[in-house]
Amino acid sequence: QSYTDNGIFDIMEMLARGQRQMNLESVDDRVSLLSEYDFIVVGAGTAGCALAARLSENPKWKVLLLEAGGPESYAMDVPIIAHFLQLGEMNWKYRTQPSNNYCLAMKDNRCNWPRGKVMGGSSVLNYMMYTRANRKDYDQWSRLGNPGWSYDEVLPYFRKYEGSLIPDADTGYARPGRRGPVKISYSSYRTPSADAFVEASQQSGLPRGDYNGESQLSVSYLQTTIGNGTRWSSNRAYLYPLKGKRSNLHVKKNALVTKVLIDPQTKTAYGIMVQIDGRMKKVLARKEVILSAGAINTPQLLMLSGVGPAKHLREVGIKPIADLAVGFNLQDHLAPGITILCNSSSLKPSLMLTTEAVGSFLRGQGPMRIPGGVEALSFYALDGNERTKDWPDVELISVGGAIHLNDVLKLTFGIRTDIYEQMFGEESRQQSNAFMILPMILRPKSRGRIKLRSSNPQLHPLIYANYFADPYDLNIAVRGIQQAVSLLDQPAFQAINARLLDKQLPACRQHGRQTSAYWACYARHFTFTIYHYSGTAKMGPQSDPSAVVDARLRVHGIRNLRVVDASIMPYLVAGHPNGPIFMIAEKAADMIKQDHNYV
Ligand SMILES: Cc1cc2nc3c(=O)[nH]c(=O)nc-3n(C[C@H](O)[C@H](O)[C@H](O)COP(=O)(O)OP(=O)(O)OC[C@H]3O[C@@H](n4cnc5c(N)ncnc54)[C@H](O)[C@@H]3O)c2cc1C
Repeated sequence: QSYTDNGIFDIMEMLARGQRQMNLESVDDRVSLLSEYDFIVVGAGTAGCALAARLSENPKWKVLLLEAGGPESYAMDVPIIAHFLQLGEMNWKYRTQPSNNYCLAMKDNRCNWPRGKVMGGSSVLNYMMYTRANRKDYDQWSRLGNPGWSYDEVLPYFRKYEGSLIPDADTGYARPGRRGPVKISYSSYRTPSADAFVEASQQSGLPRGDYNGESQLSVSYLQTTIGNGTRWSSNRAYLYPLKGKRSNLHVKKNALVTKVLIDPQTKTAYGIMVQIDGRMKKVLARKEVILSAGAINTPQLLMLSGVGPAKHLREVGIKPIADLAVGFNLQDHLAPGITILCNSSSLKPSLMLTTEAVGSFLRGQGPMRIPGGVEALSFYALDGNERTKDWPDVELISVGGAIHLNDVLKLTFGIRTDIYEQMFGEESRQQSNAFMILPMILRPKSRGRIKLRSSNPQLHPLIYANYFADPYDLNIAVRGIQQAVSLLDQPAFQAINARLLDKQLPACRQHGRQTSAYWACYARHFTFTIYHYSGTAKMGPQSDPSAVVDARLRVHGIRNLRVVDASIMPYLVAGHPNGPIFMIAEKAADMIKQDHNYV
């Protein structure tokens, strides 16, 4: 296919592609809702789409997938646009409760916690970074009393969904799947800072390698859930191919589930209440209700349905049916990102979003193919002892642009105007070339909590992030920053004149330049979430008072109710969770098929 150099034609072609994508979405209006299904899956996110697709492989089962948000569009699938999506209706727009310990540079001391509210869920809002995380993460889950979840046992489920196009991937035991529905590839475009990052990391002694392979401790260009330059959401991967082919799968968008119906005597889930077009409907489930509403909404729905900490439920006027630790064990990855000025070209909206850039995007090139500007990753075990030496605690994320180059980032992170001006105002006016390194803490020890604000399902729950409650987290965050800063001495970074942005946060100035105390103060201010909320319906045996679901993801003490999403992670994995959540959904689908004798 060839395109002219005329930007108008490129834009017309882009719109036409968008229309073709829209046509791939399943169309609601053709479906008239039945009164009863075999399975009802709540939430069409990373897990929900995969699960609904797999369960409906049995033609005898009628499956209903309910999603609070609307359809995915082509604009959402242009990788560079990722940041902008957070400003739209496809984001639940959650915010953490105010704190005096973290998110201090953000408005009202509250961090924005975006979440996808759209077909594909957070796999449509995310930055498409693809990681499997570490073998030891899953071995730890298994050791906690969860049979079936060791790395060796979950590896086939990673391979089942992976459609990896990574040419130099590991070819040994940990090799990727090549034929699964989720495309994984390298970006076809890079900024010079990404090359310098990969080279400088190697110059400092880290090997180049496949961090999804045998050893995670390496540096690499980013593996992305992108295929043919397009975001590969769970919706695209699992549901687009089924359009018109699965009459036993009904998908309903703009459908907010408000409650799971549970018989208080028999403690059996038998259906849900859902709001569609302003009207409440009851839909029954013959076999199971499955919550895949994500780590914020799943605990909210459980609690609204009487499953949660009895004392808290009574406080908001809900009669408890099962007293379980729902909403506890909330975990997230944070990264106090630093800005580095350089003399090589950087990603700027004025260069990225032009008709020329649209043209090269259509031809399979150009900066619009970079997932939100993220370009490379490296993994370090800074605290490694004999047991943890190959289990990283810090990841450095290399981003080809910076906050001062993209106003949208100020909005999406919710940075206070005065702090933005002090730190970034001058560089923003000069549009100085820069990149960022985000040191992400991989195995945080702090735990937060989700609570109900009230028994009204329309209201956002209360989110207590509790970052840095455990001093280990602040300590490792500081060491992560120092690791990133130390790379600037390497020849590859010197060659692009990489230097730390020379601005000190006024509130931290008393600690002196680049001291550990300064960086700790900095981290408490720029507590950037990397959006990996998880753990709020923890998997564990009945004997564990903090467990909500068992190893087959069934809610303890309630029949016919499962949770399949990020909530079940007992410990957040040392990587980005979108891939691991696909794995959880694939494994859950097999377990459900086994439990209902369809193998
Ligand atoms: C901005 C951002 C960037 C990220 N970047 C990355 C990344 O680069 N790499 C990575 O691996 N991970 C990333 N993540 C995290 C990853 O995308 C999520 O962990 C993952 O998508 C969560 O999957 P899930 O199935 O648990 O929930 P979700 O995908 O969030 O799905 C939940 C779905 O349930 C729906 N829902 C909720 N409540 C109801 C209700 N009551 N009724 C009906 N429907 C409901 C929601 O609208 C949503 O569609 C990012 C996340 C965000 C938000």
